Amino acid sequence: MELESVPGVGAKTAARLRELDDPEAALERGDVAAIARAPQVSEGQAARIARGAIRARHDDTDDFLATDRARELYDDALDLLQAETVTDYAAKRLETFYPSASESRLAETREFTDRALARDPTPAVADALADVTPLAEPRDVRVRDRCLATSDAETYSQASDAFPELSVELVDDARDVAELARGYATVIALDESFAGIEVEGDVRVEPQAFDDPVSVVPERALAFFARNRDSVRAAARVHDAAGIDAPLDTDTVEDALSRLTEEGTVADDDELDRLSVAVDDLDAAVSMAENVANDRLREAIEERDVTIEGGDLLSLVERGAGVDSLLDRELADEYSDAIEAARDQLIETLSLSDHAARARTAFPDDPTFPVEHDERVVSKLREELTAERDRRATRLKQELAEQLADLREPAADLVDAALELDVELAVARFADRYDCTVPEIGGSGIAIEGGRSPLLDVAFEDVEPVEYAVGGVALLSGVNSGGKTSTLDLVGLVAVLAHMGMPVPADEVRIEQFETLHYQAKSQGTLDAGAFESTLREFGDLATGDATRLVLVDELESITEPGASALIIAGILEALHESDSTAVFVSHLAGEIRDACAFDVQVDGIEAVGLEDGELRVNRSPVKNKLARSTPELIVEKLAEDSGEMFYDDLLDKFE
Ligand SMILES: Nc1ncnc2c1ncn2[C@@H]1O[C@H](COP(=O)(O)OP(=O)(O)OP(=O)(O)O)[C@@H](O)[C@H]1O
Repeated sequence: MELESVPGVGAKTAARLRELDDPEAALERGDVAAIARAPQVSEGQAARIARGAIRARHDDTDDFLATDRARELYDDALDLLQAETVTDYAAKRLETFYPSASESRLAETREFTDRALARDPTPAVADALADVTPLAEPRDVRVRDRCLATSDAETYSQASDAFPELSVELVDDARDVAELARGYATVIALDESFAGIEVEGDVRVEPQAFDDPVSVVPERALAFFARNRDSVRAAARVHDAAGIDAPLDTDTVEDALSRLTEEGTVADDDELDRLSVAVDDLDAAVSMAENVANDRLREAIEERDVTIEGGDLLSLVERGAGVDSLLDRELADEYSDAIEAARDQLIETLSLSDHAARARTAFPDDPTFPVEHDERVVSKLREELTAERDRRATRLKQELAEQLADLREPAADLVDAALELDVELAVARFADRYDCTVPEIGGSGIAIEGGRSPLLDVAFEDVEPVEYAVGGVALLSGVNSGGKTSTLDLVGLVAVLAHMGMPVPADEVRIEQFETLHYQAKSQGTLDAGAFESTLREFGDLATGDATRLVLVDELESITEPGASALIIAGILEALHESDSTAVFVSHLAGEIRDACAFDVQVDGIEAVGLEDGELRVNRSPVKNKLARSTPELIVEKLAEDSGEMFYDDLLDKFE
């Protein structure tokens, strides 16, 4: 699929989509999650692109929703479905479902719905879904202790593209490499020609680095999983809770993830922890050990009476010797005890038994008071421990990254599958909440049994089921507030949902496959000449067009004077009748229009079954071939019955 052939994809968006591994396949599948992984493409935009791609794949148009009211009904249908999703992703993904006139698209969506309705939307799955989000690339992974070096300009640009996390340095010779090794813990030379160079530091010659990115930048896989860990884990829980097969072993991924910290480092390695603590606490531990030695020595000195003969004292003073030599001579044992205690303390505090030999020399044998550590030894020790810590951290990172890199694709599939499941579960929940059925597509016109619109202003459980069937053209008459508009809405909503491939809120529905839904809402009062003309033109186009259409029109008579309205509506009905359209026109002038019609138009009626405490009681299901009596007529009839006055009887006769 050519990217720019998809409606809504311009050059800029196409360039963004090309950043994906296989953008054509993502579009082909209408895969919102994959499309949204392109840089700077939001989920909303991804849904629009996916919808465009689906349309292109099915050679479909977006003509189904022909009027504002039809589009409103689609928005309402989408809102109802989206209210059932747990994830934002699923809400966006539902936007790829649109009412379609394409048979292949409808077959596809109906297959999806079959799958969805077989799902069991349990609370445990919904709970787990709450933490699933589409996978995101980690931002700004920068590795600062490692660099790549090459003397070749082409390799340089190749490496810059392949390893954006690392600095790539252009070098001329081994001297330049040596210079780099002073600034970086590790230098990876990419040119074979550097093999065998002798430079100080960790310099590796790895011309094969491009084939093994995980060992060059283990941080990439680690950062990816650190960023997406919660989502991957939640997706695994979703699979468990829903009892569906996961594309990977969830225990393996859990085990690997439990070894990863939020920062993308390896957790739970005692040896690495020991080395890290040793490096961090070295200075503090040395000074603590020093204190131990000094306290001991001070105590020993305080407890000792030192007797010194005058000759000795003289010789000490004459030689300029300090108290150290006195210590050496008089307190040698105490000094070595104190030093031993300091050494033991240092080794024990930092668990340095493997560096005991060097650690011991941090406190020299030569007596001094106060005792002082040898900073050069401590520095060397720090260097060794740091190198050891870094080597271990890198090895652990590489091991874990190797394991995680293999899991990356299946983990992405795992998350995608969980998100897709949310879309299916939303449809299952919608069907459940509104007692839906899968409509039968075919025949001519539409037949609804036990239809209950979720769009009414009453609680769904109080909605009275409606039976209504129409083939060809019909007028719908009825008392005020009897439910005429609500019936049109129900027919419109059922048509929209059915063409989206979705279940519909009814006991049973059969519906013709229409190419367009033209729903004209009631106009707010008489139109001025210009607006009247353009409305008429719209109907002119509709009447002469050749699409298979469902036309719903609510009280068109209000656009102009009643007499003219009846004639105009009659003319429109005749044209629609000629073109085999299915149409329902709600009108208070049904009788007049029928009289003006050149064919025998069917008139159905929503009847009042009586007046109760001034309130009309109605049968919400239109009665076939019945011109329902109007509210004024019912009131006149009631007055005639109640008062027995001739005036009302005469008035009632006028309605005959
Ligand atoms: N099937 C139903 N179940 C329960 N209540 C309904 C049903 N249909 C309609 N109603 C109630 O009746 C009210 C009026 O319905 P609606 O507007 O469809 O009547 P109408 O016949 O188009 O009225 P008007 O002639 O004034 O335009 C709705 O707002 C709703 O409260």
